[in-house]
Amino acid sequence: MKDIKHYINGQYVGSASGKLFDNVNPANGKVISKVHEAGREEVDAAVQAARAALRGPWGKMTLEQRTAILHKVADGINARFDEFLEAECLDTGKPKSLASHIDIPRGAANFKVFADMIKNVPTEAFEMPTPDGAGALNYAVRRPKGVIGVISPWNLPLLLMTWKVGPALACGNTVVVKPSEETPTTTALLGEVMKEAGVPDGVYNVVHGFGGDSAGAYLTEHPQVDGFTFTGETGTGEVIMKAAAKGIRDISLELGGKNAGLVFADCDMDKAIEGTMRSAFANCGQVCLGTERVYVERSIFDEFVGRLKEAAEGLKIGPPDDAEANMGPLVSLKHREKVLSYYQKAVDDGATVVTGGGVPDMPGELAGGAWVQPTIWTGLADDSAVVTDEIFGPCCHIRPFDTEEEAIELANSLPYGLASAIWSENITRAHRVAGRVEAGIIWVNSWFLRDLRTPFGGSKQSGVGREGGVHSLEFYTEMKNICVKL
Ligand SMILES: NC(=O)C1=CN([C@@H]2O[C@H](COP(=O)(O)OP(=O)(O)OC[C@H]3O[C@@H](n4cnc5c(N)ncnc54)[C@H](O)[C@@H]3O)[C@@H](O)[C@H]2O)C=CC1
Ligand SMILES: O=C(O)/C=C/C=C(\O)C(=O)O
Repeated sequence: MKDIKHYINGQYVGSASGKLFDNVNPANGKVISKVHEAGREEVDAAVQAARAALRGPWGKMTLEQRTAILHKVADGINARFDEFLEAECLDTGKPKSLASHIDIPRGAANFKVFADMIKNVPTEAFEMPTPDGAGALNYAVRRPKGVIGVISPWNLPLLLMTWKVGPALACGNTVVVKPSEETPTTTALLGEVMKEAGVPDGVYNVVHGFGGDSAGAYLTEHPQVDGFTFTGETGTGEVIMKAAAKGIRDISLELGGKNAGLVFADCDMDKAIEGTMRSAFANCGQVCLGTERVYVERSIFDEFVGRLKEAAEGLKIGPPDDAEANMGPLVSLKHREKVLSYYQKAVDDGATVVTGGGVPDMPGELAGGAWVQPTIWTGLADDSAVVTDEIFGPCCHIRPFDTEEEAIELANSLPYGLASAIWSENITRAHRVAGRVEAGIIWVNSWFLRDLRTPFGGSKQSGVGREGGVHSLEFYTEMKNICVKL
């Protein structure tokens, strides 16, 4: 069986401890590979390699040379597209139809976009008067922040890891990545592409392992890492924030959400159903931007619930290679336990189960997978944990509202503020509501329409900072002002 090693200083290396853990295919529960678990020794070696690489050829390259290499990395991913696709789908169980349109192309695009951006975004310059009349000139330059610790999740493994590594490298940093223990393969494979593209040794390092008391914690506790970027649960974000406080290291956190969809009576119903379907069920509901709370204006409530039920029941659940399948399993049996506990809680709290609520019958070896039914509820109280907690499964609760004010209040009622989708053909209303919903990302009559130049991140407990476009450049560089007396 294949074993997945760390990638440190341009070499694949195993753990000194010899400790390995299983990488499991969530579609059938079978072990796909064995993964080396990093101890402090491997994490330290990766950080030292990354520090040394800052002073090596990488640190001396011109911007042109560095960005040309990152274009080669993107081309390298595309050249091995099928290999990345196969690996990502084995690790996550997601449909190939989904990963081939989103995960792998975005994995490549994240390098190209930020390589181009760093070349084209200007910095400030200010002329100022001085008492002697000669004046002074201020100009700002960007410098790499240093060694960046990247801690990435399992729901969009390649996409979210490269969303951080792409701009970090474009800005001249070096990285140590700790991918999720659930989905290590594409992050490991990227090491080969980095090598082939000419990325110098030590610039891209990968250590595998778990979070607390394992590779994740060893990385965030390491004093020679200059900043951390993380996507995952809000509770984990708090732990990372505390670790980063020692030594005053910078953080960028993209955390949990419990996103609201607001559907007004003046919406285009077809668009609202299609968009809400994707936002609730795409990637088996494992998207931080997904909609788990849907608020629908009372006059169209019954029609909306009926149509969403019909659409959800039309989803085809199946393994990655099933070309007809548009919903895969959850990432693991452990995660399924969490999701099913909310399915049970909904019933206990008196929900009407509009559709789903359980585990589908899967044939043959698929019976060992982490499958769940797409699920819709109505009738829960606003304070039910099903309505307030991030479930991260293919499910949503739908509740009626009577006024625009009430819809906004409901949307803003939780401590999260990541994303929201507003469905209305009244453009004045859409702008008005978008301005008042407390979330970092608002879609109007769409969902997950992504322009990588835009600010991306959450307000309230959904995150700290923004990435995307110039905001990524802000995080991954130190801005230095140079004041020249003339
Ligand atoms: N994209 C997102 O917003 C994601 C949200 N989640 C949410 O989090 C819930 C739990 O899933 P988990 O995989 O447990 O998420 P998590 O937040 O614990 O894991 C994400 C990453 O953080 C690492 N990590 C965990 N604890 C750490 C620590 N103390 N120090 C450093 N690194 C640490 C993990 O190894 C993984 O690489 C999900 O049910 C979902 O609600 C999970 C993954 C992605
Ligand atoms: O498009 C992106 O950059 C990110 C999409 C999804 C997430 O961030 C997530 O699910 O965590």
